[in-house]
Amino acid sequence: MIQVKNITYKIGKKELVKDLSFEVKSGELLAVLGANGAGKSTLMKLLCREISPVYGNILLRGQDLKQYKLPELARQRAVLAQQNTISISFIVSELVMMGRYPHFEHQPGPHDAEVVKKVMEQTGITHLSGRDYNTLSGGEQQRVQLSRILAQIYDCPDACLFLDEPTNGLDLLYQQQVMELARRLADSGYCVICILHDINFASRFADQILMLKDGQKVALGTPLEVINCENIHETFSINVKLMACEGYNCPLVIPATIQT
Ligand SMILES: Nc1ncnc2c1ncn2[C@@H]1O[C@H](COP(=O)(O)OP(=O)(O)OP(=O)(O)O)[C@@H](O)[C@H]1O
Repeated sequence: MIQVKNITYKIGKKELVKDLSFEVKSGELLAVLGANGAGKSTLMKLLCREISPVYGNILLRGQDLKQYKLPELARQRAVLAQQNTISISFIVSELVMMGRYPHFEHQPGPHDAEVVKKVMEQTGITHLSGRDYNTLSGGEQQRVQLSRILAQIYDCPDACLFLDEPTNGLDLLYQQQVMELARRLADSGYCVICILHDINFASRFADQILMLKDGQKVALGTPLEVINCENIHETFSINVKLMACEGYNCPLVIPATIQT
């Protein structure tokens, strides 16, 4: 579905992403892990064509991302950005309807209204439908934005979903719900790429994990292949302990005390 081939992105002489290659198929969830400043959001911007690689290329369904017309791209991939501040006032249902903009010319039709209703049910925000977005809590706003992007790709069952820290600002219940939703979307055929800070969420929900440091790949593979003390130390500069837990395939990761 999406193939990343030897991409490098530079600003001046600084390489933010260096010679990175990976592939995510339809039905898979790739989690991207890395310390602050590792290049995760830069990678996300490259994947959604907000910026272009200096070297290498990105193929979506076998076609170079650069060749897509924007409306076509908007119907095949959706992006949940890290910052979702909106300066003007919007009613929640209007904001979710924005996800449908690539699908109608002037006025939304009954199908668009139905999609908006369905995705708001899926993300548990139906009760917020008539509220002003700017009066919502950070976690509520995050779920509204998630609904908007689900509405965008609702009709394309194998679309790509790029999620930049989707659990940011959510309480434990909603973090779990968002990750379960991301997993279900992958299981139903979407190609999901998700930046996460929580290693345990990554190992529990992802098919593959990409670990980044200074824009370069530290490890890429299944959670069982890459979640180990060495890779985590290399990626996050912290010692951890791994603990087996009943019902989990992968060991839980527990940070060791940092001596000061
Ligand atoms: N426009 C820019 N000009 C210069 N440096 C930049 C620019 N954008 C990003 N960087 C730098 O590139 C590096 C990677 O940034 P990026 O936002 O991709 O990291 P990240 O892994 O998403 O970090 P975080 O976990 O903190 O969100 C950082 O050192 C950042 O300061």
